[in-house]
Amino acid sequence: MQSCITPAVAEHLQAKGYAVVDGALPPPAAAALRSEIDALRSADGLVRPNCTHLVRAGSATPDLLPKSQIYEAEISLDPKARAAAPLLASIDADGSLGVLLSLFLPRLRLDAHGIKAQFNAGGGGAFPIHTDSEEELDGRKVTAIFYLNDGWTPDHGGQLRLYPFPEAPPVDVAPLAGRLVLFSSTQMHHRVLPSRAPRYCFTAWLSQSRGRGARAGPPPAPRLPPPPADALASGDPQAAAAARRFLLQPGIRRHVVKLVYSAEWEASLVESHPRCEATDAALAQHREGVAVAARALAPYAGEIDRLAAACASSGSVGGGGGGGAGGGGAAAVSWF
Ligand SMILES: O=C(O)CCC(=O)C(=O)O
Ligand SMILES: [Fe+2]
Repeated sequence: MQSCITPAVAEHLQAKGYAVVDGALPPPAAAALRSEIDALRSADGLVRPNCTHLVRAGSATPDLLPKSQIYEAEISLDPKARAAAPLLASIDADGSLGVLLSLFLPRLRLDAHGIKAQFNAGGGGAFPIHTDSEEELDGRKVTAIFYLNDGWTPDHGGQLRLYPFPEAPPVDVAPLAGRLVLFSSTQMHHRVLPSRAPRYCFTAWLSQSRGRGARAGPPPAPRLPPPPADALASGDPQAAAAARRFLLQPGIRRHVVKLVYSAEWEASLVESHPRCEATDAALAQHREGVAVAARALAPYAGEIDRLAAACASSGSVGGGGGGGAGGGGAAAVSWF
């Protein structure tokens, strides 16, 4: 499994924010892991519905909004699950994925991980657009998903859609057995398209537990100031370049992505959850977030439109792995 992390894979991950590796697991291992997830499902209490966390103003704890059809088992946190799933337990005991990535990408000091197994029952099970973490929220840096679906065909759906905005159009990745997808946990927005067939995978979130906080590591980069609106309005190319740098720094880019993909984001929330009061609250919160971002970023609307135009069409990863089509040619995103 570790042999799938080559310098080329690490380079793609660093440059594009994601990488796709086929044949990371041999077919018998993928089949055995599928059986282990079935064993977890038939055991009592090891598998739970996956929930979207909805943080509401004035409430200390997030509301949990269960996704339709999606079930998860904690592997790293649950000794009973490890006893029922020895192959997943052995993968959990093996830290080499993070060690190898850190070797090729020394900026990442991945020294911890958490593993979850996931079963999507089909019938339209989906994930809304999200990132897995945020800077300073927890130490998660790289998401590594291993797909286990033998005989997948496009009519099954359930592709992972990545949004490497604005460097490339959205990329759809088929959840083929043996395929590994790596991406930035904090910067890469993604969703799962509705799955019309049972879908199996497991995820390792690779984290950096040391060097966070004041004691070690460089301080976070200062926020770039926005360029003056009048320079931008006068068409000054330097102001336009400064605006792009401003828009693509991590804390701002997440609002830009929400604006650019606001309609698709809203549709993904509807597709992923049952129609209920909590889903309506999530939709209202999304619309409010879009409205606030639109007001705050109004002086840069033209620059955002130009970035979005470069990302208008969708790419896909078929059988061979590799990357999406390039687009944009804009200021680079710091994926890690
Ligand atoms: O199932 C997938 O392909 C992705 C799941 C996901 O985004 C998550 O667990 O955070
Ligand atoms: Fe995710």
